[in-house]
Amino acid sequence: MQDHTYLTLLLNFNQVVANMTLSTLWRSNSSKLWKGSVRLWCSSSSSKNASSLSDDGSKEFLKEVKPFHKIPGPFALPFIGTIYLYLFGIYNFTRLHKDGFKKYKKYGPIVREEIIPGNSIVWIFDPNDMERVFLSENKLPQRRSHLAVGVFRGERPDVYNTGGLLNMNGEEWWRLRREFQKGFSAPQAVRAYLPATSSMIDEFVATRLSFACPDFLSELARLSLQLTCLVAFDEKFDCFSAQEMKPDGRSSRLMEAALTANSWVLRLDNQMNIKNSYGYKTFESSMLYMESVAVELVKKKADLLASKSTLESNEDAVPSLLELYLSSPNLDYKDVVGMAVDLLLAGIDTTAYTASFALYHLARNERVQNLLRLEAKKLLPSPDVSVNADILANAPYARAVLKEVFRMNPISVGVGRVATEDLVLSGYKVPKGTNMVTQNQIACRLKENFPRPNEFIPERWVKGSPIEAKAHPYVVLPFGHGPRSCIARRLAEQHLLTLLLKVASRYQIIWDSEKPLDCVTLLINKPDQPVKFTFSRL
Ligand code: HEM
Repeated sequence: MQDHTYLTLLLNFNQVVANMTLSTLWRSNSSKLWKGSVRLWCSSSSSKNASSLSDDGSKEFLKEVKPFHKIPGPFALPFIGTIYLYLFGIYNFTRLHKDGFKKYKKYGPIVREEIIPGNSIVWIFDPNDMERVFLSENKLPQRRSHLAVGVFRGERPDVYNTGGLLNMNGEEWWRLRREFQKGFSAPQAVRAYLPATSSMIDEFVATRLSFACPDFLSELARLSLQLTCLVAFDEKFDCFSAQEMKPDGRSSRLMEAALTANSWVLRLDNQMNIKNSYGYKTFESSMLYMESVAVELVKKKADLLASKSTLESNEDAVPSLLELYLSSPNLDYKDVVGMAVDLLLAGIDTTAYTASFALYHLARNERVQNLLRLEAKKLLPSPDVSVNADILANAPYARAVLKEVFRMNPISVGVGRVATEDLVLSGYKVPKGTNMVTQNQIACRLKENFPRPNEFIPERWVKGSPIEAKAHPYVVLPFGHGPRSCIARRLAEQHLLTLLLKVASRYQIIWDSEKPLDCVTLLINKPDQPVKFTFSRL
């Protein structure tokens, strides 16, 4: 095998591992927190199998547990593991959901794979096992991800204190998370941003839908950037101005930088020497650009806050996240710069991809689109009505549509964790420290979990509907689970619901491609073709 081919394969392997989730490989480093080496999992009422090792050391019980090495999975060759299967096209690095289906069909609900020899990953397809994994989490879930961000920031101690929220673990992660989630998690805090969000989306709907656009994804990414910057930095970026839309405009460069950095960050995660690895320079220059914008915005806001007169004149205004963070006694300037970069890194493509899939499913399902329109028109009888908390609380169908989008097209294949203790999953022992990746995207498309799994049927999520889903509570997890789940979930859902209601109330959405839309997994699940719509004014 030629060197460069092997390098590509290794890079791709890293991508496979990394792509399985936003938070790919998790380090089990929690022995101090979990003293017991085994723990009994009998709390799950939905569990089908005996699922844990018993604290009382019952020999009878242990006998039923099959050893780790017996977990079925693709055959690993010496030195090259299962990478040959990717090389020969049995599996495909960018179609992880298809790989997952093949593995599930061939090996069953739990699969062990050594893509690199000696480095087992367990793919988990059974929602009961997913439940066991998440119930075993402690207060400080560990994540081995965004290592390149840690390396980059470690080199720049004058700018950053730490690797930041995406990268840090343990108490240092919690110090940041505890403060940063204040503006994100409380429902009333997030709702405060709704009037500004609604008017920005109004402007977008009024001005951008009539353009014939070769790929509407870039429009949605611009909108996401604009919404994130408004809420986070109190800045109206004016992302759709002629200046900003030029390739060297600030918005265009930020979108490009976030996409590039994200595409490299997880591939770099598994390199022995990240700093000297292929791709690090590209990653670094993207990070430097995002940092320069973040530093400028934080400095501007800090200067404004330092001026008393500005504070007085803004008394009634909703404080931006930046303002909240800069006023926190538990955070310092460098913590805030780090978070500003994290928000730029995570706040653009996630929402834009989800919005693309949502508009696609609506376009392809006229019945659903009409029902959503009925609800939207009732709630928003004229275009100038601003979406508020009451409107969102009374939009059950829009919520059902969004949940069904997340079932069918989550942005992450699943959620990665490292076992924090010995577990028993599907009857096999999974030792503490094992890398596991839940396969929610695949589980959500299995008829064992949902009738007519490949059909877009929001009624599954409508209370009292004849086909209301009796879904397992751990099967649809688009924002992850537990203390380390997405910090911006409420905000992202608010943006998406507002967009769907506004678009559906005024436009018919038409899908302009022969081909159905699927996903490729880069960092997250991106639409696999240009997203082409016609929006026809009603
Ligand atoms: C539809 C939109 C989004 C989806 C589906 C999504 C999904 C996720 C997922 C699956 C995780 C990992 C959770 C886990 O491992 O349990 C995550 C983490 C995170 N997300 Fe999101 N996300 C979205 C939007 C956003 C936005 C708009 C921002 C920022 C403005 C953001 C910021 C973050 C951050 C900072 C983390 C790391 C949290 C931590 O480690 O404490 N996300 N997201």
